[in-house]
Amino acid sequence: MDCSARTVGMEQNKNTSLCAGVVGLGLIGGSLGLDLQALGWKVNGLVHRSTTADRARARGLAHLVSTDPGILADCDLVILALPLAQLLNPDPNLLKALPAAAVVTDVGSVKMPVLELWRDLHPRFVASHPMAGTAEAGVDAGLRGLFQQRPWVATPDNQTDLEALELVRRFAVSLGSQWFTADAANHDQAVALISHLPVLVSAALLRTVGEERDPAVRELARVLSSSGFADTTRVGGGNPQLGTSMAESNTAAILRGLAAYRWSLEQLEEAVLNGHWSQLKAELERSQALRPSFLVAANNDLNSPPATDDLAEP
Ligand SMILES: NC(=O)c1ccc[n+]([C@@H]2O[C@H](COP(=O)([O-])OP(=O)(O)OC[C@H]3O[C@@H](n4cnc5c(N)ncnc54)[C@H](O)[C@@H]3O)[C@@H](O)[C@H]2O)c1
Ligand SMILES: O=C(O)C(=O)C[C@]1(C(=O)O)C=C[C@@H](O)C=C1
Repeated sequence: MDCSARTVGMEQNKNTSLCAGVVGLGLIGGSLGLDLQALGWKVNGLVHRSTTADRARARGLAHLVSTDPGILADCDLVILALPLAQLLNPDPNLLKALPAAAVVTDVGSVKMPVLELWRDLHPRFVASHPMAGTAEAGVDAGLRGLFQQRPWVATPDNQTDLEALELVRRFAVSLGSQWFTADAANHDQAVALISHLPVLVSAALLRTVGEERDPAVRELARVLSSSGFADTTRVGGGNPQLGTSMAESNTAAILRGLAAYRWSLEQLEEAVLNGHWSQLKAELERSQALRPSFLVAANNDLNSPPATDDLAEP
């Protein structure tokens, strides 16, 4: 499919005429590559190692995979699916290769530092963040349908090109995501609570069990651990690079969340310590009532088909 003869923007009639450049073909980039191809996009994948390129080709993550940033030349939309460190310190060759007319978006887990840097690096940059993932990372991690029924949030500012924002919205909705926009600073505070803090809490729980001093108890805990432990530790067992980069890029918000969390844990500890069972029960009733209101997206029916025709709207 030739990508060179198209125009860019909302006048597109069919998503089959669009070309997406995906920079980084790990969990998020690889998943995007698979879904976008299924939706009829031409997908060009940029990777930084030839071994990754071989594996990405073997997995069919993009039509074209290359280590040459020139591969982005004809793209209408470029999605930066890079680790936060690379996103915040972009390769000059990547910057040179981004077409000025293309819409450029990212998927980084933290938005303030990304927006502050990228709003002056590309005129059609839209900061965005899909709230979807697994514990895996790398070129073998990408999978179909990852974004279905998951939130996808953009954090525009007064410099954001509204036509570019609309294209990213239609792109996210076509993947089956639920679209939100938010102020970048609010986004970072919110995801510190529901995404970044859980990684640290879950890691602390794993560490507590892993460091149980009595080997017999530790071994019994290991063999008896079931769905409850799996549910509460999944994100603590995820990609260490991701967890570290979240903490590095969103330090103040995470520290704020940790302080509040420590206080909550102390309240529960005090109730247990003092045998205040009715107080503990009241606390647990409050958390039981709270949980469903925070799990709207997680409880969505993952079998619903994505809204594939959204980009086909005139
Ligand atoms: N994992 C999640 O749950 C999740 C969810 C939403 C958003 N994100 C965000 O998505 C981004 C990517 O995370 P991921 O989980 O896909 O990580 P990942 O490690 O699976 O993928 C990143 C890929 O980028 C490649 N890469 C690194 N430097 C590169 C370069 N200079 N050029 C080309 N490729 C390069 C790596 O080799 C890797 O394959 C991060 O910014 C992260 O914050 C992650
Ligand atoms: O489902 C997971 O494994 C995730 O960790 C996904 C998750 C999340 O916390 O919900 C993790 C990081 C992101 O930036 C967005 C989504």
